[in-house]
Amino acid sequence: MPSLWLEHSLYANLSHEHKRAREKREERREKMGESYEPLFETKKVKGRLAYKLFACSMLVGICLIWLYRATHVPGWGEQGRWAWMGIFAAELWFGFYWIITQSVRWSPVYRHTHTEKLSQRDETELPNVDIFVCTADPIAEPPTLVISTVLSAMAYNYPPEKLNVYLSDDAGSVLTFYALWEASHFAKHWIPFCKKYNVEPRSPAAYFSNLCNPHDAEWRFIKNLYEEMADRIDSVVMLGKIPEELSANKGFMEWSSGMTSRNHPPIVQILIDGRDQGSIGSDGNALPTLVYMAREKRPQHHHNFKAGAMNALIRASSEISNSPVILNLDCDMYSNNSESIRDALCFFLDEEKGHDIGFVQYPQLFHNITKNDLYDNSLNVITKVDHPGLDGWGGSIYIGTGCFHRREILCGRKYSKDYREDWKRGVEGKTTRSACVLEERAKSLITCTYEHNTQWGQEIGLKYDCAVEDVITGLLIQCRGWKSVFTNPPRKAFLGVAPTTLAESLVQYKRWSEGNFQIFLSKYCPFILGRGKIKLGLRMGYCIYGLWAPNSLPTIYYLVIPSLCLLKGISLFPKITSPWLVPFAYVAIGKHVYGLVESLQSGNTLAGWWNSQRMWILRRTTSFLYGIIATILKLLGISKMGFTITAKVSDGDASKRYEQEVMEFGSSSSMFVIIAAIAMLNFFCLVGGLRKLVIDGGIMGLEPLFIQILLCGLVVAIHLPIYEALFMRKDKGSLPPSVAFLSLGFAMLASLLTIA
Ligand SMILES: O=c1ccn([C@@H]2O[C@H](COP(=O)(O)OP(=O)(O)O[C@H]3O[C@H](CO)[C@@H](O)[C@H](O)[C@H]3O)[C@@H](O)[C@H]2O)c(=O)[nH]1
Ligand SMILES: [Mn+2]
Repeated sequence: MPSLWLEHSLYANLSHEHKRAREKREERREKMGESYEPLFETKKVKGRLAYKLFACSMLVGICLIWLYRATHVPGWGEQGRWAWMGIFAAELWFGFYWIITQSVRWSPVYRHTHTEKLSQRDETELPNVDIFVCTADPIAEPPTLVISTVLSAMAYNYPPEKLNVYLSDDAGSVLTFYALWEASHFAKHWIPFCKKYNVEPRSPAAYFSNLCNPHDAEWRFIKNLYEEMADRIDSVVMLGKIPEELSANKGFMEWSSGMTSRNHPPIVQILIDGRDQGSIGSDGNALPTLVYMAREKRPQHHHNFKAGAMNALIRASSEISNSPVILNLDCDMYSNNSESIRDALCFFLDEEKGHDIGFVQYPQLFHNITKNDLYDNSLNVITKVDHPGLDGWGGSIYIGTGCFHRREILCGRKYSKDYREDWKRGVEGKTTRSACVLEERAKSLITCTYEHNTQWGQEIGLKYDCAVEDVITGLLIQCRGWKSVFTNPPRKAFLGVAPTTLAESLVQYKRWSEGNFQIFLSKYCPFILGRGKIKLGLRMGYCIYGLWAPNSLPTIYYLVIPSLCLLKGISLFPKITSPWLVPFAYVAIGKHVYGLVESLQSGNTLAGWWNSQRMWILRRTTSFLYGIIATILKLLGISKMGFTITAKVSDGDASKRYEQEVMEFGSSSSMFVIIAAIAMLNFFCLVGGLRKLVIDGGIMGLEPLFIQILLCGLVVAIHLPIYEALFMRKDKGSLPPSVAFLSLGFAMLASLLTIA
């Protein structure tokens, strides 16, 4: 093949040239005493002094509120003494929590990379990279979605011989394997196509859904190939079995009857062996290695969910490619920017500041967020405020996807000043073992019993027994002395699927709040574990999430008690004419106006901000409450940890409502009963309060209750979509009569007991 030879020698020439250029650069640098060229920059956010002054004034306001509460307690025998104590406790908590949240607003930083400087370097110096994609359920996570993520990862603008992509399938499903097998063929056309035309994004599903105008013949050819493949995969998934003629093929033979997702032997299949001269793309260039892995599952062995899958991947890959850099992706998080690997390497490869960076975290962003983000799933504020804030304290948290790790740190290595990574590990001298031998050896590392009596899941790999295995693992890495950075380049690096129903979103937040609260209560509590190891600001930053769950109790109190007191005529706030109102007004307005500005700056719309306020109430009253209960039950040993996978598909009608931003209920979950009961209760109290207004005559008669009427009115306003779903909507996504009945019952009971 002359063209291949030509290209090869061209490449050799080029790399030779690169090497010479670098040598020259170094010579010049030495001669002129030039300093090194940084690969990344860190910029502090401006205007912090103004913010700090504002925060101090808020703190004064909070202290004044506390002072008011402490000095105005109703005496023994007076009405409302207990309600007062409770609201004092809630306000103490909110004030304390507000202080915790200041950590991320104190000294945020932004990172900027110089990929152009990295590309001036010799390509052969770039390290090998392993990419791990995790999937667990071919129904909740459709195989076509999974392989689009895999294909986007294979098509990175990075030397293919240095790239290895692994798919871990926790369902051990032949359907997913079939999809990957199809993808391994399609990759031969897709990767050359992407590189030739500089395609973005490189997930075929995303790319072809974005463009509808007709293109040239090659474009149509690839699009057809893709669509035919996707159709084949979808119909195989629908049928639930692969075509008969394939079952004798290598790979497919691993599956036998009687195998289930919870009961099967280990499977490792190298679908593309990058070392193989024969596995090349349609343009004659090499392809990245592609591996399918399903760790052994047996009913009697606990599998530790995603953390277990990741640890199996670490070991299996160590046998096959053992790259020093690992990128970890959830199956829905496709690469939206083909430069991300080079971008992340700018941090690790920086000669002066890179040696202590353990991992590089990109934000978790989504491609299916609607305009006003009804469920507040975009994580915009977390991306724009929290992460840069944590980064400013030397440690972005690890959020499970879109994260580049050094392999060594995942294997428990402690930071030491003298340690230098061998980035060229495995670049030359790849293993000479055959693919079959590698597969067998890798299988032996992912059996159920392999980890018995080892430190895996404790000191080595991702940590087990935590619903947020990512956060706790990142914390442990930082406590071993490593720093981490957060980066969010203008072209988004990864895009995934956000939950599209209220229930999904609430369940996801339940898992998150539960996991983070569990960390807070355990010996891994950032304040205990992190003492002397990570900065105070970072320890506080972790607690923002660690204390999500306990926020539920004071919030529920605040939503219920002042309203009931309104009904009974007990005042819990200062009169509007009292000077004590000033701190309340200042803190409430200051917090929300600042929150609004932050939200708008982070990319939300005004309606999006309003929706996010509602979602914080709904989460606190349900997800976080369930999070507390689950954590306590686990502490008592009554229940075990679970992991409810977030669905990445939704059915036709429901997805239409999602597009139209109509809240989706549809089931009679107990979470919905709580939400509806709080909404109804406040409605009754507001009506009762307003009735008093009419009967008692005029605003003045109600002056002591004014704040409570306002609060109750706001609660009703934010719950408007709930009343709609209870009484007005007739579609399938509305609240079922059983929920309406129960919530009305609870709300009425509470109101009657109060009046009585
Ligand atoms: O037993 C399991 C369960 C899940 N997963 C995978 O884990 C990923 C995340 O699961 P998902 O249901 O999408 O959860 P999210 O709430 O969206 O995930 C966030 O939060 C999790 C911790 O709660 C982290 O593990 C994730 O990386 C992070 O994106 C998916 O790719 C799953 O396939 C497995 O591999 N094995
Ligand atoms: Mn997810």
